[in-house]
Amino acid sequence: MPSTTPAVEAVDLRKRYGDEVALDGLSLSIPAGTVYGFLGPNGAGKTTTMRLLTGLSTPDSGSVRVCGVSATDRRSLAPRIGYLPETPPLYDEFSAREQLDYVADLRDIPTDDARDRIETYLEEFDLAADADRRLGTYSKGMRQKTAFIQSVLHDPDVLFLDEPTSGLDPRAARRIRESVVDFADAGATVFLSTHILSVVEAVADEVAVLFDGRLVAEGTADEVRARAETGASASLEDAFLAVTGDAERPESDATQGA
Ligand SMILES: Nc1ncnc2c1ncn2[C@@H]1O[C@H](COP(=O)(O)OP(=O)(O)OP(=O)(O)O)[C@@H](O)[C@H]1O
Repeated sequence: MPSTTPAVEAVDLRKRYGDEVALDGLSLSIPAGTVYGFLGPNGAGKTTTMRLLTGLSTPDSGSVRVCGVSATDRRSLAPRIGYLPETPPLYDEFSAREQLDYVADLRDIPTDDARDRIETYLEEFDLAADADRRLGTYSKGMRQKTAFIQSVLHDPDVLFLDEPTSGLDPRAARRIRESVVDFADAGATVFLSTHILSVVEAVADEVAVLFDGRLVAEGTADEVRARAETGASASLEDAFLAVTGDAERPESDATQGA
């Protein structure tokens, strides 16, 4: 991929659900290798955006290209992207190892590579000892870690993460943050939607704030803080509240170091 091709390019995306305008002319251009922190209050349109960018849903108007591939071309898009949705698709009857084997098979990862990657990730995320237990018996955090692994197993160029540290203990949350940085260092792009502002401050190269289906701020965390007229010394939380009209406070976990 030429370095000038944006990893994600969305032009004037609009999406309604009945009378509800979820996205109202959203345009984004994200360079490859960027960790892009995507913020916004509840109902701002973050999940809708991720579903459009991953081709799971179609816009009423506007266009999406990921690594130069149109999001309407799901077959070409699928190998290039990984998506960890808010409610990850896991089979309760499978063990974590079976789930990951299944996904590796769907993704056509060669068997030996798949085995190596699965075992490495299970170790990294402290799941190896429980990897043969049914997912139905897993805690929320264990499920979240399994789902994260399944979203990255095929080494995607662009990784879309919806609240990836939700329900994780500090060690696991740190592991995910480190993985995000590792992916970006290796040239991948990470689109990270979260309410946990400290995660964004720790890992994001660029920050965007969505409010009522529109971007109300975009830039580095410092730029967003400066533009929010809260001053560069203010916290990202202050800037978030300023650019979203103080309409809604972030979740209570927004200031925690998860
Ligand atoms: N399937 C749907 N049917 C009807 N309305 C929907 C649907 N999905 C989203 N919406 C509406 O679109 C708007 C944006 O929702 P979306 O889930 O994208 O927000 P979000 O920023 O991800 O919110 P949260 O932070 O609470 O997860 C909301 O007003 C929501 O009620």
